[in-house]
Amino acid sequence: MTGYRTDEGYIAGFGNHVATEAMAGALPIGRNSPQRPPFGLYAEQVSGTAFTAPRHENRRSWLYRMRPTAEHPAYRPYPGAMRFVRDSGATPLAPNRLRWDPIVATGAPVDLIDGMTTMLVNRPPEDLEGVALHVYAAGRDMTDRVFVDADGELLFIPQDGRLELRTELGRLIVAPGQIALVPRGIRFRALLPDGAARGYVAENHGALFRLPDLGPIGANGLANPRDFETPVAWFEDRDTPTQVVQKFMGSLWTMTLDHSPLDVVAWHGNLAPWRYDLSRFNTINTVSFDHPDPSIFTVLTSPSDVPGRANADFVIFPPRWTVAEDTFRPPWFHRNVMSEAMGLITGAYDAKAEGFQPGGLSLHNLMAGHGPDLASWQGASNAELKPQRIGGTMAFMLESCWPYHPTDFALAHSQLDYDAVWGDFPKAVLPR
Ligand SMILES: O=C(O)Cc1cc(O)ccc1O
Ligand SMILES: [Fe+2]
Repeated sequence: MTGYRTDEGYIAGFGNHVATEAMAGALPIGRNSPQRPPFGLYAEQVSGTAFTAPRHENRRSWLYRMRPTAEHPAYRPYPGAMRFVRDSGATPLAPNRLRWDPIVATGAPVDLIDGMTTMLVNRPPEDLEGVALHVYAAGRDMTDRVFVDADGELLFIPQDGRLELRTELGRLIVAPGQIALVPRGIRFRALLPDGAARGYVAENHGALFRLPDLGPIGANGLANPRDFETPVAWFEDRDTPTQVVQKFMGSLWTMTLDHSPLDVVAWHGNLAPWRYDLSRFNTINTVSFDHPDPSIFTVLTSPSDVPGRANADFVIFPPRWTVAEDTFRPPWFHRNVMSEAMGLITGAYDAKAEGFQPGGLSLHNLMAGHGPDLASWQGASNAELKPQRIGGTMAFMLESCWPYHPTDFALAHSQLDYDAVWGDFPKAVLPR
């Protein structure tokens, strides 16, 4: 249980239309684009869906800013962040299961941008489909620069150390065990309140993450909308050079402004950053028998054009009771048509006795045979089936209908013999 209520500085609810101003009177009343907005502010619309998207899916916000975003020089290639890259796509994708230890930071501390390492990608950003999974290891604040991702929304999954995300639409503090989302195209700086931070970022090129339908679960459960928190308007009035680094079509680009673009004094709309505490997830599971499909643990989904087949599902494996009778309780052996990337925020994962560490990563692409490792299988096959609390753990899965390509860096840094965790299973003994 976490103790916080909706903090001062945040507004409760998922995908709501909100109106917020950091200075009284900055928000035009009754219209979006008056002839002269208050205080000489510039009105700017940012859309997250096409203008003509159905109303229930339509997402956009109106920003009232000190200078228009349009006023900027040409972008040039950004020479840093060499591991924050699009897949070369050159190597044929082998059907191998892969796993990674936490990627260690080397050399002098870097900020979030230069501390990003792209591990898995599955569609080119220009397809407006697919997801990428990056890991970050940062030891410096972003002071005089901002980042903006034109390729997709960014879902931050901190694993160690908090992030303070100062965005155009407000400030968010996000700790391990919480997640935060920055919409496509929204500029932000990341500060490190704990001096260093590590974690994962899911970059979603496709349909915006939303809460899944609940079907027979009913009107409540899983991630409840009111537990999502959107920041109130906040701005900085800084006339000092600010470097903008933009990710666009898989590459990084940069230009420098003579001011901070985090100068949005007021905004309204339903395209906004948010944070969510994973301990608020209302976990649902069997109270009779069998291990249900992991879709019961879906926090967020990004649908594809095929009904029921996600471009990306963000799924967690939270602390929970396990009570199933006459059941092999951990994940079963399986081969999926969906592709599964997994990370571990804390603790241990019930299908892997060892080798899957917090900060690590695993990949089981479509049709890869996987499931419990030998030690987990032996343990769970012989366990006394009393109610058991699986505590102190938080793993996640970014499941996608598009197979993942590890980047060249990821391929060069995977664990050497992951296949061995499924070695030496005893053969079944048939009656004669
Ligand atoms: O492979 C995994 O560990 C993820 C997973 C968990 C589960 O409970 C059922 C299916 C599944 O793919
Ligand atoms: Fe799986």
